[in-house]
Amino acid sequence: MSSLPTIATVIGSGTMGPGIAATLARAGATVRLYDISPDAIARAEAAYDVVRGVLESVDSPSAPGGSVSFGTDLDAALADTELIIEAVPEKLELKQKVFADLEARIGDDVIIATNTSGIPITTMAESMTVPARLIGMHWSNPPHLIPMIEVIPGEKTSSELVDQLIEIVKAFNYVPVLEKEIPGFVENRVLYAILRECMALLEEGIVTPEGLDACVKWGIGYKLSVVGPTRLLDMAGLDIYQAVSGYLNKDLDASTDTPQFIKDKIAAGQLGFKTNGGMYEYGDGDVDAKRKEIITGLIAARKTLASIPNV
Ligand SMILES: NC(=O)C1=CN([C@@H]2O[C@H](COP(=O)(O)OP(=O)(O)OC[C@H]3O[C@@H](n4cnc5c(N)ncnc54)[C@H](O)[C@@H]3O)[C@@H](O)[C@H]2O)C=CC1
Ligand SMILES: Cc1ncc(C=O)c(C(=O)O)c1O
Repeated sequence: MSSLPTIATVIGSGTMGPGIAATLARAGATVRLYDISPDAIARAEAAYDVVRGVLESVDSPSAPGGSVSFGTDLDAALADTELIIEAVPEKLELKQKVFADLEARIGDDVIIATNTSGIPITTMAESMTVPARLIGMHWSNPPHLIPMIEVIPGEKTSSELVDQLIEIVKAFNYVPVLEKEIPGFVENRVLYAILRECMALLEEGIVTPEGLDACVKWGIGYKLSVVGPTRLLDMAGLDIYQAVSGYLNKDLDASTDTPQFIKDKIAAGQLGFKTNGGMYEYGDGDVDAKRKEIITGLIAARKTLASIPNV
């Protein structure tokens, strides 16, 4: 296989599948997007049209020959494929069942990359016939706009596959970040540390949701989008970090479970955009408007970040 696979298959066409498929297709791959649910495929076809429009407005070259086809026929989706990207729900048993089903239908040389948010690759590979072919390929949401992918080998992943996946990621102009295996990987460990503290601050009534969003967006997000946390410490001074972390770290939230108020919202059917209510409430048309605002903002920020030095 040259760097980019000629044919790739994405398994699972929910939130992540269409953007992943579109990104590979834009780089020139023939992509088959498969889902067990015909309704999910119908939604994915509509989502793909939107994603394609978004990619047109991002400054990245479009290679000729790429395409995405959609379907619920697994054998058709797998015919001659070189790379499978699994993006089914975050449940270990389901993913293991999907891998068993895939392995029964493909040759030993086909790569299986999993978009798990953080289940250890070694655990997922335990039930596989060829564990050397499984590797973590963690995209960030929305996958067609966040140009970074975490590459996570498990204990049995072949070292050739690690090099190969890094080249594949570079071939569609994304930044690969190679990591050692740890639950949650790097991005979600950092994100979930932030979210844990944020949810505790809300639960204790220290700040409103609007205030929290403004504080984190401008005070942390804006800054960290230009300067990473390591360089930020140099900018602030390691002595300051010592002085503050010395009294603050012991005061930070250390809970090990999901906050009760989040569990209550889920029990009441409040999941966020997908149910028109979650942390905020949304009236008719509000979710579509917010999605558009977020995408427009991400496109503008990405263009700006691409045009300034990488500090
Ligand atoms: N939503 C997010 O922000 C991110 C999610 N991820 C991870 O990506 C994976 C997928 O997440 P989402 O796209 O959000 O999930 P989702 O729930 O939106 O979509 C999953 C899709 O998989 C399909 N599916 C279920 N069982 C299947 C099977 N046996 N074969 C084929 N398709 C099947 C469902 O019909 C659904 O369309 C998860 O592991 C998640 O943790 C990773 C990065 C970000
Ligand atoms: C809340 C949350 N959880 C997991 C992920 C990715 O695995 C994301 C994301 O990519 O944005 C997220 O927001």
